[in-house]
Amino acid sequence: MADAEEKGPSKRALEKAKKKAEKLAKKAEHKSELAIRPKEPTKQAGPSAPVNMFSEGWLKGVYEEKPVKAVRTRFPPEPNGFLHIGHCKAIAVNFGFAKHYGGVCFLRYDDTNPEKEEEIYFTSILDIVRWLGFEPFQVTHSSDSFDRLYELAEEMIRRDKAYMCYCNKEEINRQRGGPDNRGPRYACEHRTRPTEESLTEFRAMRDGKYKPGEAFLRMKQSLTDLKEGNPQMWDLPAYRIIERDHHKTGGKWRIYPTYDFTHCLCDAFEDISHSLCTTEFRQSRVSYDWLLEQLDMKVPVSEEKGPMQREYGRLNVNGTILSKRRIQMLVQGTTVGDKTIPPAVRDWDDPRLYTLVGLRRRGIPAQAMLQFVEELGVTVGESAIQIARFEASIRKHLERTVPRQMLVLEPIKVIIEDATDEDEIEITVPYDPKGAIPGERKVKVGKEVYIDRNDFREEDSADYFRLAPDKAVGLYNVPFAIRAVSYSKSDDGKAFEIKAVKALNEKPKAFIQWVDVATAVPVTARQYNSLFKSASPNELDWKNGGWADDLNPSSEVIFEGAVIERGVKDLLKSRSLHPSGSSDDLVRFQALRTAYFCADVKDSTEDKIVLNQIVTLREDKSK
Ligand SMILES: Nc1ncnc2c1ncn2[C@@H]1O[C@H](COP(=O)(O)OP(=O)(O)OP(=O)(O)O)[C@@H](O)[C@H]1O
Ligand SMILES: NC(=O)CC[C@H](N)C(=O)O
Repeated sequence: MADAEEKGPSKRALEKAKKKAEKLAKKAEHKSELAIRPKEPTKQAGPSAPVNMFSEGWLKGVYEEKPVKAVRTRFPPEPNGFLHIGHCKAIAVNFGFAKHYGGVCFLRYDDTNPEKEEEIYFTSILDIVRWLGFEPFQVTHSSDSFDRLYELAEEMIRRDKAYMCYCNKEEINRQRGGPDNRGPRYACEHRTRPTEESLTEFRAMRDGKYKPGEAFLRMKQSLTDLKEGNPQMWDLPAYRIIERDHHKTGGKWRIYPTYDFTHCLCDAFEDISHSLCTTEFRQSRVSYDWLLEQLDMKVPVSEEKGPMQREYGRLNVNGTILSKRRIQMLVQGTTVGDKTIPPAVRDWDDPRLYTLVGLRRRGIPAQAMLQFVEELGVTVGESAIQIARFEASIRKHLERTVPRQMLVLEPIKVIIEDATDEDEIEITVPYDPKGAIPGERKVKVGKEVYIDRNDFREEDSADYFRLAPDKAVGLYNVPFAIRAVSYSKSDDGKAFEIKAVKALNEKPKAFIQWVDVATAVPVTARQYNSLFKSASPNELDWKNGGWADDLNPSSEVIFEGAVIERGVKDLLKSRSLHPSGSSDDLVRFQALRTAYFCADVKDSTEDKIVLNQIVTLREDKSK
């Protein structure tokens, strides 16, 4: 043992330790305050936007390549579905990068395909960006620039860099080297037509001369120049016919620009400096730069103006489904042949899904989501994360930020026969026994308490430490333990009521949670497990409905008759339950010995609180 420890710490050392402890406590208090209080979104980014991932590593390199004064980024989702956990990374990267370098980030709806876009997605996307604590500098739409894009398409034709083409899909595939793209590539006859003719035909296409698929505007890139070539340069479509009204421009257009024509130009219109996207767009970078060059809009990376596209690795989570089309099957059910598969979840925000609306509803804090992305870091490599890793990260955050409560999922009544009026006391219990989370609540100790059915056994054994006939167990924070003396059974053969006495001089081996019968608050608690039995649901048969056979029947376990200590009402009072779920002001707590829970914003009513399990208290290694 070290000298100092043997003698005990000196006065100076004690003083120093005290100061350090005070400082740490203050810091912890401040942090947890921030975590449980509703956040005031600031103009550009949230209070805990990741920091290290910008000042170190790959993103630092991206900035150093183009170290402009006015950093401008954009988050450009297609409004054709709800965002998922992967998008959290894209939001954190784009908004966080701008914030870190003192710039601004746009939310740009990439709305160039009216067949798939719906109002509900627009609203939900902005709502989620704000939930994560970010405020867009401006909310824009690719469609805001439809007129300008059209003018530039005509300009491309005039410059002989685009042509009207009437080839069908099969023919285009043949021109690109056949099914495996290995055959010879060749240009079609339309490529060399006079520009005047293309211009007239483009206008005719705009004015409704053709039906969808009959004609399109094609960029004149480099179909045959290079031996291997980049498929992104094989004369990509710039405009196609979609006979649908657009949610912004109504019936004005029947032709719409493609992603490849739109994205780089909109980046340039918005003066985006760093256009950050995922690595599947790596090859598109060539066509991105090419198009800007054709229109004299390309600026060298070394200059202040002009967009620079760089690509980072996607975030994938194993063990769940992220594809929009597949989630849609889970939400709406599907029909395969004459077999009808009913929906597997209630909606897009079902807490079992990894959509961001689902994760929010389950109770995952926005800050924890951002911290998770920060922990993973940003590189060009894809991150394929196991759900267990995600949950461990969330658990770490909750451990430090949410109060404790006593919840009993399957209550069984215990009558403490020798308890007197003096034993009926009110005790003050801190929200966190370790003191990291400020606050306390009053807990009533009565003559009758509920304990969990799982904490009682009719047959005792030497390796069992909870309640059993003639065995004592401690009740958290109650000054005495209790010993069971008898129990009665209901018609179904299950223990119904336990009679117990105080075990005053016994030191119990275990402590359990409990709830006072007189003041118990009834709740419905929903426990969540994975949606599929298989650990790799993406590999299931999604074509023929085989996925339905792999659904886990216990993905949601509902405890209708659960009870919780009355203190939950104080927690609820201090926050309001927003039916829209648009706020991060949710009531979350750690139910001792049970799991982390959150009050459900949609299903809770004045009369009945519904709880969602956020995560378990520890990882279940058996899964
Ligand atoms: N898994 C992911 N990880 C990181 N970023 C992503 C991920 N999925 C999409 N993004 C990024 O989010 C932005 C907006 O994406 P958008 O919704 O248009 O993408 P998507 O590829 O259609 O998504 P989905 O996975 O639903 O098909 C893009 O910049 C895209 O690169
Ligand atoms: N460059 C990008 O970020 C791509 C955004 C585009 N909305 C897409 O995912 O298709």
